[in-house]
Amino acid sequence: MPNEPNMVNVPDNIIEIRDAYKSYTSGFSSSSYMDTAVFKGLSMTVERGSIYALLGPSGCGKTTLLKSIVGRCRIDGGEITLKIQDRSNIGYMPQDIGLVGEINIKETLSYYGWIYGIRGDKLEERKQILFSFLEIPPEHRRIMELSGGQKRRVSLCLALLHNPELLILDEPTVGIDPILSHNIWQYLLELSTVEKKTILLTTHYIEEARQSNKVGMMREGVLVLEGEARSLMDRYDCNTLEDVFVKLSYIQESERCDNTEMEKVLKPSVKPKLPLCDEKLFSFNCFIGYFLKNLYFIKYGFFGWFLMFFLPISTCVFFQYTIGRIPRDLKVGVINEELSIQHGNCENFSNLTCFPAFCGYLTLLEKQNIIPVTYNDTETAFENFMKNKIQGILHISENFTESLQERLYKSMTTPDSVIEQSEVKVWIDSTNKVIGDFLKYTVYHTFFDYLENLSQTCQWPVNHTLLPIQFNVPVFGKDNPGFIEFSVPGIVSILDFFLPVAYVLPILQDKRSGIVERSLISGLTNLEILAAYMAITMLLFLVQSACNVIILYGIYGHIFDGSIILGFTLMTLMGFNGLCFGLFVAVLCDTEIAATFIMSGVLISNTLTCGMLWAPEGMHSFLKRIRWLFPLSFATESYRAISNRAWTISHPVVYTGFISVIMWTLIFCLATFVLVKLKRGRGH
Ligand SMILES: Nc1ncnc2c1ncn2[C@@H]1O[C@H](COP(=O)(O)OP(=O)(O)OP(=O)(O)O)[C@@H](O)[C@H]1O
Repeated sequence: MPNEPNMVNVPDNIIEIRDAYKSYTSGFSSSSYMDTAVFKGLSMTVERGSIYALLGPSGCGKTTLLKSIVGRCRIDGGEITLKIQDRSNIGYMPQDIGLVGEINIKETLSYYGWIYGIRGDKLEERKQILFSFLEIPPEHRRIMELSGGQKRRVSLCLALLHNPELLILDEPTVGIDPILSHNIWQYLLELSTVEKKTILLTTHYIEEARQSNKVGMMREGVLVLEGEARSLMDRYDCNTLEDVFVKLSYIQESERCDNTEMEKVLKPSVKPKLPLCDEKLFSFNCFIGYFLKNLYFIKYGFFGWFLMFFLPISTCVFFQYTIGRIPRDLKVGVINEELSIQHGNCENFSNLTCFPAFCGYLTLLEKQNIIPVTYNDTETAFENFMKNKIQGILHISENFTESLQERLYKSMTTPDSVIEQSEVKVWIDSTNKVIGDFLKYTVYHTFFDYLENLSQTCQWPVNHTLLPIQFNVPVFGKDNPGFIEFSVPGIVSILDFFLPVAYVLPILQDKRSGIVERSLISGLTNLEILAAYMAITMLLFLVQSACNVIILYGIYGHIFDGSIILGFTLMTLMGFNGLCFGLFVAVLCDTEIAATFIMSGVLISNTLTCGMLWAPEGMHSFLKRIRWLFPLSFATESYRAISNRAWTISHPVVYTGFISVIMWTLIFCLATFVLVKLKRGRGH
């Protein structure tokens, strides 16, 4: 039967790599591709039920190869075939540990238990087996407190936890003492021979690779040799594998000189698929696992508690005691020529006296937190003004009362000289806008109050000198509100949006320390990870928002006249919007510093444009036209309309805010989704 295949000799290869090309630099159409390529036509096979040891100098691409096999790196050309049903059949131990330092061993195992679907007695049983032979420290110890070798053992324990069909171990014996290393090898041999598990590992300890069934030697982007350790040593007439490796390196070096031109011709053509397609979209167990991992992190982390309580509380308290408060204890120099020349000082007179008229006015100013400082001459007053000892000067001419009286009685016929004598001359420092305006407003309005008092006490004809304007009770809000009432909606929306954004930093920490990557390789999907982050962040957000509401509305009694449900819905939407923005930043950035810059930029621009510091009506017309580009601008207006004016959702100002928040949430979600898709398999 010449045409019948010999079934006995067909090897059952669990991993097959054919002609793989990979470079971390983008684009592979130029000849320079070969200079940067990590794999240059690499081929390799791993048989089911065997141990394959991958050797090679540092930086030759061993880790990249393992990541390509598990689908975290997309190769540029060639093909990787993995005869594995799904990720749950792979146990992966990364080189850089990828464990959460803050949580303990027990919690780490419980987290992976959720991912692999091992809990309760089954988990305890696996723990007992693995803990004893891997000599794992007591499970209450936190990962960050373990030595390098202990961390690697915990990491190996996780890869073995679910007893997978294929084990991919990146340097499993680094930093482990020889006896334990020997035990690990014995265990791996037992797994491959008795349980028919397949093990692909990398190691720098070339001699320990002799225990494997097959050794692959990688150098300069290709496998220079593949075979059984003993036969390789025989073929190259060497006593150790190390000698084989050195000999081969020399051979390859000399051949490379002849082949440089050929290398330039080799180019990958078709972009290959990832070896494992993730069919699962969402598993509740995996979601719970990642959610619990985040909860454990917060439980231990001071950062979590700080974020949850201190940040919103301190912001609201600082806000309350800084924004819009009336300046206090401002000193104003008073040169009262009328008194100093004829009658001494105001202490000799009662508060409201018809002569000298000015003394009662000073008493009213004192009630407005302005402290009058008497000077005998203008020069000394100005000298002190220059030295910033006083913030303004009031000057009264020598026959002020008489002139004022004449002006009030004669009105239209008062000569200019008398009008001038009856005026209070004021100098202020307008470089400080807040203090300058406050002094102007207070000096002016207090004087009118004072004239009204005089009209009653001295029967002076004051009324016709007052301005012919009458302000009625405000339609919305209270009479004479503080600036803070205007700002409260702004601080609420800024806090609601940015507190969830701050959770970007732990996400990036997870990403940078390989925790996200390890979780993805272990079987989590991006959606489960994002959903777990969303859940934990929204939980934090609700606690934080409750703190804000209690402080601003409960303790400090700011205005909230509208629908509580509408206000709460808008606040929650703003929080969710912030969360989606945070996720977008976390996916976009690889480092905390880049994320911090983006977050700071968005925080500053939104604080300036949301209408917390100044009325948006005063903005430059161009900025007004592009206000919708700032996620908080319409939302803040809407929140102000709900809280201060009790407008309902049918009002355009209110529903525009809702539309803007929802639109931005969708934009951030879409952008995050696209970024995740683009970055998939790039190995970053
Ligand atoms: N994310 C990345 N972006 C750009 N270059 C990378 C990235 N990861 C690895 N490289 C480069 O790819 C090459 C192969 O790296 P890799 O980590 O696969 O080597 P290795 O053989 O595992 O090294 P070691 O034995 O030291 O762990 C190195 O030159 C490395 O600088």
